[in-house]
This record gives sequence, C-alpha cells and structure tokens, in this order.
Amino acid sequence: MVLRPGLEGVPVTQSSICQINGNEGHLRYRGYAIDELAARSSFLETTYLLIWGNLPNPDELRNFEKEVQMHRRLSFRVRDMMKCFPESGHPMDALQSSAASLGLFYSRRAIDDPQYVYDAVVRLIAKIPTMVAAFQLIRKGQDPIQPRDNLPYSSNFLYMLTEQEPDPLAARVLDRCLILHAEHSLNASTFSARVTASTLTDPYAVIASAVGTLAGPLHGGANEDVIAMLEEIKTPDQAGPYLDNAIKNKSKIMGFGHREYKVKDPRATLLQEFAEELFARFGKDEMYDVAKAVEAEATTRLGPKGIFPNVDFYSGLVYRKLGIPKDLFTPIFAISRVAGWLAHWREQLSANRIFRPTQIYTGEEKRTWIPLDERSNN
Ligand SMILES: CC(=O)SCCNC(=O)CCNC(=O)[C@H](O)C(C)(C)COP(=O)(O)OP(=O)(O)OC[C@H]1O[C@@H](n2cnc3c(N)ncnc32)[C@H](O)[C@@H]1OP(=O)(O)O
Ligand SMILES: O=C([O-])CC(=O)C(=O)O
Repeated sequence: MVLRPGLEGVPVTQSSICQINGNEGHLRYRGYAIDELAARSSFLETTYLLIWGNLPNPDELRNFEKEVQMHRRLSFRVRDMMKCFPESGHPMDALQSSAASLGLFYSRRAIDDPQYVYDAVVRLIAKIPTMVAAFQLIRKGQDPIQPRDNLPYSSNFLYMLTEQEPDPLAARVLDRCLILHAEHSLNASTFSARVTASTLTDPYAVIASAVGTLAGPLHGGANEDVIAMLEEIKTPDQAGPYLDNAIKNKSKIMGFGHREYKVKDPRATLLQEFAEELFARFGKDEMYDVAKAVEAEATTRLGPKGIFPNVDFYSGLVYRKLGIPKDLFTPIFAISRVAGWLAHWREQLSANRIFRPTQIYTGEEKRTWIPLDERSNN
C-alpha cells in the first residue's frame, strides 16, 4: 500500500461541478469561467447553476429568488438558542451550531424526495446569512433584525448586519465575492461534506460538518489571519524582514500557497480588483500597500516554489472596506460555499458509496493486560 498524506493527487470521486486548471490559473463552474460569472451573474443565479447544473431560465430564477426570500427568517427558537451562545465565541462556531440545529426542525428521512431536496437547498441558502447577521447583533447585546423582503440577497445580508441599507456598489461587490467563493472542487470542507453526505445523513449535518472544516486556518480561516498578519507587519518596508523571519522559522505565510494552483489564484486577482474598485469610491485602506508589498516580496522568495496568493489573501481587504469585522470573513465565505457544498451533496447522493478509506497500521501488536495495581506510576 502506498500512503498519500493529505490524499494529494488521489482522485476519490467523479464530479461535473467545477474545473480548475492550476497551471494556467483558470476556474470554471459547470463550464462557465469565473470572471464571466462574477461580471454577469448574481450569487443566487450562480447557486442555481451549481446545484441544478444549468443556468436558470427567467421563471426558474424568479421562483428560486422568491423562495429564498420567503425562507430567510429564523424560527424564534433558533434565535433564542443563539442568544444563549457566549458572545466571546467565534462566529464560525456559532454558525456551525446554528446550522446543525436546523436538523432538529426538518426530518432527515426524505433525502430521496426531490421536493425535500429542493426545500433543504432553499432553506440553507436562505437562512445561513440570517444566522451570521443574527449572531453579530446578538453578541453586541442587540436583538437580531428581520430580513427585508424588498432587498436582494447580498443587500439584505449587509442590511441585517449593519441595520442600514447598503450602498449599491458595496452590495454588488459583496455579491461578486460570494460568486467567487461558491465552489472549488474537492477542497477540505467540500470533501468533508461529501464524506458526511455519503452516510445518508441529513443535509443540515452535511453543512454543519463542512462549516467546521472551513473554519481552520489552513482553509477558509486563513482570510482572517491574513489581516492579522498585515496589521502585524504594519508598513510596506517591513514586509521583506517579516517574510525572511517567517521562512527562517518555517512558518506559513497566510493567504499564500495552494494544493491546486501553481500560479496566482484567479480569484485573488479578481478580489484585488474589487478591493481597488472600493478604494476608488470609498477611500484607500492603508493595509493595501502592505498587502502589495507582501505579495511582491513573497513572489521573489516563494514564487519559484509555485507559491502565490490564494483566494484568502485579498478578500479581507474587500470585507474590511465594507465595514465587516475580521472574524466574520470566514462566515461570509461559508455563506457562499453552502452553494458548492449543496451541489456536491446532490452529486454524492446521485451515485453514492460510503467513504471508507483504509490505513497503514503503525501501533503495537498484541499486548498483555496489566492490572491497575501492578502498573508503576512514573
Ligand atoms: C480557501 C483555502 O483553503 S485557500 C488556502 C488557505 N490557507 C492558507 O493560506 C494557509 C497557508 N497555506 C498553506 O498552509 C498551504 O499552502 C496549503 C494548506 C494551502 C496547501 O498545503 P499543501 O498543498 O499540503 O502544501 P504544503 O503545506 O505541503 O507545502 C508544500 C511546500 O510549500 C511550502 N508552503 C506552502 N504554503 C506556504 C506558505 N503559505 N508559506 C510558506 N511556505 C509555504 C511548505 O512549507 C512546503 O515546503 P517544503 O516542501 O520545503 O517543506
Ligand atoms: O481548493 C482548496 O483546497 C481551497 C480553496 O481554494 C477553496 O476551497 O476555495
């Protein structure tokens, strides 16, 4: 048996959802280039495409948007449960618990019923942003506010978060960020979703396990750590010394490196453009110069190893300009990635076999039991 740590290069499923060309830096959802989707589509249209396989016609899109809008509210029981969460807890933990709690309300027995699947998709796409916004207000000691029916998806999320109707450019930029983060083949959280799905459990458990996996700093959690790193570096001239020190100590540079991409992640290029668009309109973030210096210095040092900015490097600068606190960056990633996780949930169920890989055992062979009073204490 050959061990492949991290399953690098090991295909574990077939999928028709997303295609990555890591040498040229191309990304497509269901055959459509990511830059075209970000320019022309909306997050809900892209979600429909990912989950059902084709672009919706006008009626299908209108119905989907309407259904999502109708299911945005949370039960008072979920809100009351969230009010008991510690306000110092991380919003990703709050989201994982809240998402899992939906399984208490909706039966898990009907995953082969197309109506159940459609309803679960609508509920999860609709309610996850409400949960993120609700926890943000609850931890500030406020009551969550209700979604506004006359606002589209991303505007409504910003409204629920800030209690103000957002600037149209801010809402459009957030919607484009959600498109960019919606899907990325068998990344760790999507793999986790597929493993959970393969046991035939309910979709709320699938999403909760994926949220937990996304939270880690080697995955979606890196977007929060990038801003912490830029704040620590403080000024562009400190980027080089910081990197030299990190490389000497074998520390990872957050927001850099990728298992699939050997060039700059195409989403990082687009997110950098979005950040510049916001800076041109609302004023520059001084951390942007630090970020560009880190990219330039890291490219000299790590570029020859194929290590470049990934999706997490510039997203935080966009969210900061939208007034979003650092620890909500990964929950926003989750709001978007629910689309990809659900697409993989459906695909997994369409040709399911439970995931059950094997291992190479390295433990002790047969041992002889020693009674407690005969074991020495040291
Ligand atoms: C949404 C997302 O999940 S995007 C990724 C977000 N995560 C991060 O930004 C965290 C920083 N990056 C990393 O930890 C990694 O690049 C990962 C987790 C993204 C990919 O990991 P892997 O494919 O397993 O690569 P691995 O960690 O084995 O690195 C391979 C080599 O590149 C180096 N390397 C990889 N990423 C980095 C980095 N960010 N900084 C410095 N060196 C790095 C490793 O030290 C290793 O070097 P070595 O061969 O000399 O030991
Ligand atoms: O593909 C990966 O391993 C990580 C990533 O960029 C994502 O999930 O968007």
